[in-house]
Amino acid sequence: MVAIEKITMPFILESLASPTAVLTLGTTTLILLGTTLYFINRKPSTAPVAHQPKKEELDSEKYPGGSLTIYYGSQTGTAQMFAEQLVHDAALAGFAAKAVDLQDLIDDIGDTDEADGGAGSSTSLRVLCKSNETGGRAKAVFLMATYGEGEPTDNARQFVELMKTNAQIDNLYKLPDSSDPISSDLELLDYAVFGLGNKQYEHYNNMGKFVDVALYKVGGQRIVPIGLGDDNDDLEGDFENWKDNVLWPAMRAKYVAGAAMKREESNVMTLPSCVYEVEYLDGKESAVVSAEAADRVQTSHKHYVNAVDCYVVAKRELRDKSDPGSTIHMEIDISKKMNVMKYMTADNLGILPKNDSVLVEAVARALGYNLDQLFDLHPANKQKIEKHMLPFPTPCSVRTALERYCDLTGLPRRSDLKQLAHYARDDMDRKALLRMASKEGKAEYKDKIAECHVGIHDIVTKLCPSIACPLEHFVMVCPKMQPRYYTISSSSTVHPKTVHITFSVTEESKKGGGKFKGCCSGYLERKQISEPVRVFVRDSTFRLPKQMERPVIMIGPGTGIAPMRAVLQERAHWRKAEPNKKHGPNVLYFGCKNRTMDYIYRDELEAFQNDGTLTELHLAFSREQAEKVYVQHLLAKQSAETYKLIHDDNASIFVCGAVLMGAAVDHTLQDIIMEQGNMKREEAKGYLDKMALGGRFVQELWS
Ligand SMILES: Cc1cc2nc3c(=O)[nH]c(=O)nc-3n(C[C@H](O)[C@H](O)[C@H](O)COP(=O)(O)O)c2cc1C
Repeated sequence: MVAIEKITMPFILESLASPTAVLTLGTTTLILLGTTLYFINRKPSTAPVAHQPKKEELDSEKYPGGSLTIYYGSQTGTAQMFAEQLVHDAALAGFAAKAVDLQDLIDDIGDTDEADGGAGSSTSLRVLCKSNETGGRAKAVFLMATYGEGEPTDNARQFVELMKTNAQIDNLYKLPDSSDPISSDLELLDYAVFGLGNKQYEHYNNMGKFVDVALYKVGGQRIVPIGLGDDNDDLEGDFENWKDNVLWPAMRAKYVAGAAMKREESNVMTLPSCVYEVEYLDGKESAVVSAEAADRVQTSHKHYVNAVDCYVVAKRELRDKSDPGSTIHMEIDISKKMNVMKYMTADNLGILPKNDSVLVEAVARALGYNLDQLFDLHPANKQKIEKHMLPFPTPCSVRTALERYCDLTGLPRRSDLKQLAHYARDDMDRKALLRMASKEGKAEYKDKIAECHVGIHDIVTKLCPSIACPLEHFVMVCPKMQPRYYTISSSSTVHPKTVHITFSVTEESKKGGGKFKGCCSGYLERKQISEPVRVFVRDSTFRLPKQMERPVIMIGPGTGIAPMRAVLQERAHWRKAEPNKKHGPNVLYFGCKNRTMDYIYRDELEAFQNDGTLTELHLAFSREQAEKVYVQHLLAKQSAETYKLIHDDNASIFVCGAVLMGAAVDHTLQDIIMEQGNMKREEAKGYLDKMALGGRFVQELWS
């Protein structure tokens, strides 16, 4: 191992130029927004701010409200970022708070169970009632994002299972009408829930609602009614309203009322306190992350250490030259990483994109960082380093941190602008950032930041060049790079050593001129054959019926065809491998603009038709006639046939594509079930819910 000597590299604010910067958003160039097949949200996150002192350390003058735990179920970092905001607000409101990843809670429960010699699940849950105050009730806030179709985020999955069992709720989509408590397991827990969701999805904020009801059923006491945020509108505004007007007033009234509080003066001109310290090191960056460094990384960012480099072995454009858009087929060799890259047909491939080196260099220049400098990150104030504390693995070079771990191109949220304002030395810059971060500045934020696809790199390099931010502050404030998930478009049986993906390159015209490309699709588009991409496999909800005679109905327009291609490869393989068995029909609904421009994988679909695998192919070419024709219209025409396949032959239905398409298909399926099964709409919905619970109706949708 290279001997590492500590050197100092003070951050010199004065050495940076301080031009007066007016926000000239129209001139911004090359802005990238992370866009993927599934998770198009870029989401920030900072560190787990451990403001919760140990029992004996709790300063009751500073924290008259006692301790508070903020649990978060987050996929792309928003709930985590909100948790960190609450930790910060909590200190001002008189609470010693800490943010906890729900997966870490489960790990704690596991440790407690072991110590107790394997306690049952209701005993396990009582970990939630652990309070820092002797004999006190525990206080917790749950920030729950909803994913998939009303499902938990990956890090909340086990917690939700535990709550389901304890609260005796089997159907996540239909919460019990009566929410009377059924046990007193959590009688020492006071809680509040905020759900993060999107109204475009059918099961709006399902996880927030579920956790709110489930905690109550096992004896928890609600502090305030649940708050719900809509990412399709103004999620941050919804959260701000809830925390400022509902949560904190109630928390103060209940736990702090009357207590004198020691307040620390805050001054916007001084740098905010930072949860990290940077130690600059001599030596070269190691290509391998040590087990110790990996252990220090937050659970929500474990993919930074688990992802592996695999090489591109094939890449081709799927659309015709006459189409201005681009959909790319890419094959990635996983044969050298089979121990960690095993996949099942239609699983997801997680991809960790890198920022373009031009942007990385521009940011380093603007902030005065040396890209080749090696550094280590520590918690501030000589706090003892515990596992899962840091946002990414270090030691690493500044280049690696900016390239791989900081999301320089994603859309900053209003709260990010507020944080960045602390570092602007120019009054106009600071005021502009604070204005757009405020509730009143929402319209300006939308106009000048969101619709212009401005990323943090634009802010520090062009719009507010007076921003001067020490490295440890920048890594704290900058949103972290999130993986993008693509549904694998190959069958693991047919292609065990390669993973295929199918992605559209997101390119949009920006308001005020110029173009922006999606961060990940742009990154993949730049990749050439033989170059590595950093990837990992994640389970998906698509699972083929084990019984080969069962029919499969697939609805996947555009890039939604990806999992259907994998399913067809798999079903074709088994038809050949076991010709004497009965093989069920495969029905595909595909849609695009027209047959010449973007009818992707046409040759393959025709081959599947010719060999008998694809028994029905319904094509919706939306622009080939005066009236638009979409997949749901074709499905409606097959009402009797579809019902027969579902009802009599136990067909599975797979839907993949945009949320709006998914909603229209869902509605059409309800119509079919009502018409053919002589049911009312509620009954038809229940019929589909039952199919979904049994894994026979699977939707993977994105907005
Ligand atoms: C693929 C996908 C599926 C989603 N499914 C739902 C859903 O079923 N219901 C809902 O209310 N919101 C849904 N959402 C919206 C997210 O819950 C919302 O954007 C949230 O802010 C994400 O928080 P996070 O960044 O902490 O993961 C979905 C978002 C994506 C990208």
